[in-house]
Amino acid sequence: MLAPLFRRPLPGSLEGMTAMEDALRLESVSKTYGERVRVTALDDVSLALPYGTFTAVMGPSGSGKSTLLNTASGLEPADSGRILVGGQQLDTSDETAATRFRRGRIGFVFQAFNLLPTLTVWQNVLLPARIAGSPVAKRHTREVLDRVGLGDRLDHRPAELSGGEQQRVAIARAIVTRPALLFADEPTGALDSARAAEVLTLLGESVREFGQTVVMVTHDPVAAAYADRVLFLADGRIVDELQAPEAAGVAARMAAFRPRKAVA
Ligand SMILES: Nc1ncnc2c1ncn2[C@@H]1O[C@H](COP(=O)(O)OP(=O)(O)OP(=O)(O)O)[C@@H](O)[C@H]1O
Repeated sequence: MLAPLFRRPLPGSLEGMTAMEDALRLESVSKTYGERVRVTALDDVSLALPYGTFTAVMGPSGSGKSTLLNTASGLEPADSGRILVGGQQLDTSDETAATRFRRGRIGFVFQAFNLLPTLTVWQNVLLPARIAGSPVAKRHTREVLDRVGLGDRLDHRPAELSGGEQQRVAIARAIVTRPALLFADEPTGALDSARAAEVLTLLGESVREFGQTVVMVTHDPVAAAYADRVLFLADGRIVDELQAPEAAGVAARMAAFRPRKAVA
C-alpha cells in the first residue's frame, strides 16, 4: 500500500479508486548511478498522482529531481520498482515499445530545449504531432503560440530566438498535443517573472481545463505555488510535501533543507 500522504482527494473524490485512476504511480522506485562511485539518486520512491493534478518537485541540487522525472517518464530505466502510467506498467526493456508508449501520452519540457535548429517555431511545435501521425488543429496551435507570446515569431528558427523564447517554444510543443502527463524540468528557468507567470498560468489551465497531469521540477517557490502540491526530495527520497502551497511556505520549507553552516 502507498502512504495516503501521496494521494490528494480531488473534487468528486478519487478516494477508494484503484491505480487505474492515477495518471502516474511509482512503487518503490530506486535508481543508482556510477560504477566507481555509486550515487543513489532515487531511494525507494513511491507516489501516486491522480489525473488532473499539478505537482511541483523541489529539493536541493543533487537530490534526485531530474532523475525522478527521467525515470518516471521512462527516459531512463529504474533499477527496481514499478512505474505505472494511466494504470499501465512502463517497460523500458524495449526502447521502441517504450517510445511508442510515451508518444501521445507523455509530454516533456526539458532544461535543454531540444529544438531542431533547421525548423521554424511553427514546425518545431508541430513536429511531435506529425511524428505521431495525429494532426493538431492549426487554430489550436496558433492559440497556444499566442498564449506563450510567440504569435509573431512563427517563422523564426531557434538561433533567432532568445533563451526565454526558445523555452516557450518547448512549452508550446509539449502542451499542444495535450498529453495526459506532462513532465517539465525547470520550465520557467530562463524566463523573466512576467513570462514565467504566463507560462505557469497556462500549465495550470491545461490541468484544470483539459485534465492534464503536470509534474514540474523547480527551484522557485513562486513557481511551485502554482501547483496543487509540492513534493520535497532530499537524498533521493520524498521527505515532505505541502498541499495548496504558498510561496512563503515553500521557501520556508526549502530553507530547512539547506546545509547548515559549520559552527566555529
Ligand atoms: N548520469 C549520471 N551519472 C552519475 N551520477 C549521476 C548521473 N545523473 C545524476 N547523477 C547523480 O545523481 C544525483 C541526483 O541527480 P539529479 O540530476 O537527479 O539531481 P537534481 O535534484 O535534479 O539536481 P539539480 O537541482 O542540480 O539539477 C546527483 O548526486 C548526481 O550527481
